[in-house]
Amino acid sequence: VPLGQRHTHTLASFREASRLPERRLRGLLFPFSELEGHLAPGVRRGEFSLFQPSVRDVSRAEQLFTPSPKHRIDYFTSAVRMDHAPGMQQPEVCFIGRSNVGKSSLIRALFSLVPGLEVRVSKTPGHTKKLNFYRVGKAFTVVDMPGYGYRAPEDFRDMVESYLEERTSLVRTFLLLDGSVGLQEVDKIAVEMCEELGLPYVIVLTKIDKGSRGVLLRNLLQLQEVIHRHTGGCYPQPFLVSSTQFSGIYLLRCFIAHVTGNLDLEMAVNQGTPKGLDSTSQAQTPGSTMSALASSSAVLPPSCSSNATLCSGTSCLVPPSNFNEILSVVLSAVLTVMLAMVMFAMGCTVDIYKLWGHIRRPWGIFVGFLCQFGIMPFTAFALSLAFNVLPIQAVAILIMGCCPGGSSSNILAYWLDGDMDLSISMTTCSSILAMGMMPLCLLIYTSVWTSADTIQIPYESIGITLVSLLIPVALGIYVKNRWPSAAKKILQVGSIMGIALIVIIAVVGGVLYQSSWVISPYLWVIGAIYPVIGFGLGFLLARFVGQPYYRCRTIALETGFQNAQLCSTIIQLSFSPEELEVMFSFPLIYSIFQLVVAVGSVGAYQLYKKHCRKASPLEDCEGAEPSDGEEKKEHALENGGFQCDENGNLDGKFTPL
Ligand SMILES: Nc1nc2c(ncn2[C@@H]2O[C@H](COP(=O)(O)OP(=O)(O)OP(=O)(O)O)[C@@H](O)[C@H]2O)c(=O)[nH]1
Ligand SMILES: [Mg+2]
Repeated sequence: VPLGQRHTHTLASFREASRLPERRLRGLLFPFSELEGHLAPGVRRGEFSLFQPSVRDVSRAEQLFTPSPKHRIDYFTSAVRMDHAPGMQQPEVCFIGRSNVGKSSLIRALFSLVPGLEVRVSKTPGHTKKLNFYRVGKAFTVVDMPGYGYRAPEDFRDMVESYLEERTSLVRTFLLLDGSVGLQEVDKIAVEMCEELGLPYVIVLTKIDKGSRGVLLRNLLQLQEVIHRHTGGCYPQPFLVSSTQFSGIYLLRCFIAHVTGNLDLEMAVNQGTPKGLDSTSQAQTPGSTMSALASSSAVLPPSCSSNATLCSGTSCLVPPSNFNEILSVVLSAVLTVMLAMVMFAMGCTVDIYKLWGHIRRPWGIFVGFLCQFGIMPFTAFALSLAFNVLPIQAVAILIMGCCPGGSSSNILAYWLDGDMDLSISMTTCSSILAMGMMPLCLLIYTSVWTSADTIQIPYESIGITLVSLLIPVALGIYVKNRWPSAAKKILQVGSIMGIALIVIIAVVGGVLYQSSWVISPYLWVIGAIYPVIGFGLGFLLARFVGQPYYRCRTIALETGFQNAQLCSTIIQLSFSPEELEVMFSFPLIYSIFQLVVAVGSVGAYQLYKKHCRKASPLEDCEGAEPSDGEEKKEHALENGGFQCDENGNLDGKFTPL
């Protein structure tokens, strides 16, 4: 057999590939690991590594794809109609996709260890015209199909649809999409078909070697959204493959062996101690799930096998650690619950009548609005021009400036004896208005640097922010009106918890995202002065229009404090990884400095309150006094009562001594 003489590709076998440097090997085995470092924090990573076999599993799967006299792998037959399809007992997997997407190439790569087997591929779309059945011993069958779309065979529907519908031995359908172009309209039809037929199917992105990483990552994230939102039968993890480079082929072999019932996976034993990490892993973000690949010198074969990881050749692989991932899931769950509780406590400060007052005569809200969507975006614009940053960084700064206020501002407003009703109504209103104002501001300002339609605003995450803000606050308001004394206790606990929450978020964020600390010094400077300018201008404007001090403090906080989470989501959705590299850290820097400045002022204010104002039982009085400037302090000491009065908050509770 002349074809039998043909040499197999060196990378066809995982055993051979194991001789490669570890980093290269890791990329071939788990192609997603190459992309992961470029993912912004906050993207759901877990879905990309659901199927994480051990190295031993991968090797055992490879045996199944290696022919032997007892285990023959060959082309069996072709069929143009369903009733020509051979009746076979063994489980079957099939590959569907657009014509030219690389179905035949993928099958060829999967069978690259079979010397005599020929799978025809072609540059011309519509090459495969029949259902081609390949037999893998008695283990399973693989079916290559004609493609849909351009130059599809005329009887495609009859052939493929009836096959998918009627084939009882079909255990998994692999739907192939071209990684360099992403999900196309015809592909959506294919997805719908799989959904309607109720098939269990898996999406494979092909040709990942083609085109830039940025494009691939964007296509992948878009696909992740579609799978997440619109599919029921689709396996959440898309597989990434390059049939020419052999990336992802070993993993797919293992997956096929597994779903056809030929391979029980051993439990992936978590060996991923940080000690096992060598210098090659440094490029990865700390949040990486693919973090543990032991260096070749670290573990020797005997100890390897006893630890349920397999040594292949000279180097040894340790199953990827999912510790970080679990940690971040737990953490975000804990934080979400805590935040809801804190917002509930904050709701306990809100007086429904005063809140209604703010809404009926929204003067304070209006001032806040001017600050939020007037001062902040303009400052961002001015700073970007002044420091002459890269266009893409300017866009990041502007997005930050256009974001609505975050809920931490409510907690801090409480500690600054601000006007809680105003604070909460401002956060709510600015989040609602953000839906319209953000696109508008971005349109106005970013047109200098980029076209505004590249920026995607995630209306859902604004919505989520709103819901997670409004529901607990509404509950709090209810409790306060129903059981005022209970509300007081809740508030005591909640306010302390709030500060703890802010500190935890800051520390955890700083540690988890260390990698983004390295960044252009200009951005550091801007990140440091921008919140200060925001707080300052907000305060001044509020004061200018004659708001009392405690409200000025509130408005200042609401102005300077931005929803940094939202900003990073927007940036992540809108830009490619290459672009993200120079801009992603900005929201982090900003949030660090906004916290430092705000927590600093809270500390100063609390100290001042303790030491200079012991005489007055002001704790309950929102309109306590100003916190800035020596003269004002004195003024406040003398006129503390007066300021409260101005706000009509006193209710006879306040008796200056
Ligand atoms: N760069 C790159 N090219 C690929 C890859 N896989 C397939 N191709 C190319 O894509 C073209 C089409 O490949 P086929 O495997 O014939 O595509 P198909 O999906 O079987 O197409 P039809 O049989 O016409 O439906 C060929 O020119 C391949 O060389 C890949 O992983 N990387
Ligand atoms: Mg083909």
